Amino acid sequence: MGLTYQHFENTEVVIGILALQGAFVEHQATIQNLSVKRKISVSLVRTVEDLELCDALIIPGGESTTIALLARLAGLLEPLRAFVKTKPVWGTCAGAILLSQVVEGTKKGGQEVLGGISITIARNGWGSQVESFEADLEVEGLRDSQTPFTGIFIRAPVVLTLTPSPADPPIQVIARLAPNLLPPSLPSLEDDDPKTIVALRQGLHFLTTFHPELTHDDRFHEYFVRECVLARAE
Ligand SMILES: NC(=O)CC[C@H](N)C(=O)O
Repeated sequence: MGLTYQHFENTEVVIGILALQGAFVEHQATIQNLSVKRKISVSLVRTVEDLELCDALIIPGGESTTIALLARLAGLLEPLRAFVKTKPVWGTCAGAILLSQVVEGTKKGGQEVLGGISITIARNGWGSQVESFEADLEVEGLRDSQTPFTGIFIRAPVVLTLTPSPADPPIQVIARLAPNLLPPSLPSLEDDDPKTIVALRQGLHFLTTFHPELTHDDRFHEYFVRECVLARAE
């Protein structure tokens, strides 16, 4: 994409957290306490001016329809779409829905998206009986990757299909749910079913269908900052 991040060299890297609704405070606390090799600061984003100060953005979990509606009311929807074209964004749960290109199971009236990642995702994709569960995830590339990460899935979305066009950056799967760890009430899945994908990267962006900010484990935050933000600043 021809981006240069030279301006990072002598300055703080500002990680924005969209703070319209949902679990933004938890993300803020985790980022603030990260120990990484560059100075980073965290900024809550509620206005276009807030967004303009950010080098990267986290969109939290919450309610994707509400977040999109509040973003529209704040005049942030188009600026967010422009941001996604040039800067790293991580969407968690509802944020993952907003980052996707196509959403199924939307509320009446549809769902506005930012469209940074070429997938089709289903809202509340694990169905209504089991709305929340936890599962251990083995994730290559995380610090201390031998230790499983506790994935907290709260009315989580499910990846249905990967739809990159030849011109799009490739999609890299970062974590899958082991089908044998799914609650027995959920339908059984083959190991390679896209529904088992719970963390992925494409180009600048990162998506997790679960909530790393609700654990006391900062490894996904560190991963995003290290791999998606700072790696591009060097
Ligand atoms: N925990 C979450 O972020 C849930 C997402 C929610 N089901 C939505 O559609 O937006």
